[in-house]
Amino acid sequence: MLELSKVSKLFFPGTPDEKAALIGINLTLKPGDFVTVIGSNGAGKSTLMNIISGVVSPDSGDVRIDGNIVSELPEYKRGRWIGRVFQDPMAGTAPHLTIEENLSIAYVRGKKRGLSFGITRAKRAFFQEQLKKLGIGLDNRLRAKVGQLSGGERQALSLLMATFTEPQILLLDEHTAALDPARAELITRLTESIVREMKLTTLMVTHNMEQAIRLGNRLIMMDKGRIILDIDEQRKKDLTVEQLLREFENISGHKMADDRVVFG
Ligand SMILES: Nc1ncnc2c1ncn2[C@@H]1O[C@H](COP(=O)(O)OP(=O)(O)OP(=O)(O)O)[C@@H](O)[C@H]1O
Repeated sequence: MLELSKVSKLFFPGTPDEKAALIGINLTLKPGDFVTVIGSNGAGKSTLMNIISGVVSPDSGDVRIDGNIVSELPEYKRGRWIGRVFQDPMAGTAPHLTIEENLSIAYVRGKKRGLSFGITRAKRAFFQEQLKKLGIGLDNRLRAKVGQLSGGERQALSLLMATFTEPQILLLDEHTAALDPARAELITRLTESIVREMKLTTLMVTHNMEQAIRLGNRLIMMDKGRIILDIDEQRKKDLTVEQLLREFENISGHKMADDRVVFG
C-alpha cells in the first residue's frame, strides 16, 4: 500500500546548518494498517509526513503508493491518494466559506476532472448524512461559515474532508495536539471510528504516549532521522508508557526529549 525505501533527506546540505532529517528510511504499510508515530523533537516525523504527501522531495529513495512511484509527483497530484489533517485547526478548511462549500471542495478533490463545485440537492443530502455521523450537530449548520466553528468542530470537519474521497493513505499530523482534553478525546474517537469503518491505511504522529499505545495496530518510534523501533499489535497490547519510554532510552541512549510529550 505505502512503501518507502531508503528515503533520505538532508536540509542545508554542505553548510554549517546541515540537518539530516531522514536517513535511509524503510517503511512498508499494509492495507488497513494504522500506525502511530512517536519520537523526540526533530526526529524527522513531520519530514516523513511531508515526503509522503509530496510537500518535500526526498534526496534519495522511493515512495510508492499502491505500487506507483510517487516520489517525484507534486503534492496536488497526490491529492487523490492522500488525505491529511494538520495540528492547526485553521489549516484544513477555508474559514470564509460555509461548511457545505468546504465539503464541496473536498468532494471534488480527487474525483475526475469536470466535476463542479456546485451544490446540488443530492450533494447537500449526502453532506448532511456524512456530517450527522460526526454526532456534533454540524449537520444542522451546513450554511454556517467555518470561521465561526470551534477548534474541535473544525478538526472534525477537517477529518471528514480528508477522508471524504476514501484516500489510500490518511496522514494525521498531531491532529489533536492543539485541542483541550475533551475535544481531543472527541476527535480521537471520531478518528478511530472513521479509520475502522473505511479501513483506511493511516499514519498518525502523536506526542501522547498513551494514545500512541492505545490506537492502531502498530507503533513506530523515531530518533535522529531513523526508525529505531517498530512495535506490532501483539506487543503493543500489553505495553505501558513507562516501558515504552524505557525502551526508547535503551535503544537511543538518551531520554526522549519532547517538549510536547503527554503521558496519557
Ligand atoms: N523545511 C526545513 N528546512 C530546514 N530544516 C528543516 C526543515 N524541516 C525540518 N527541518 C529539520 O529537520 C529535522 C527534522 O525535523 P522534523 O520537523 O521532521 O522533526 P519532528 O520529529 O517532526 O520534530 P517535532 O516533534 O519537534 O515537531 C530537524 O532538525 C529540523 O530542524
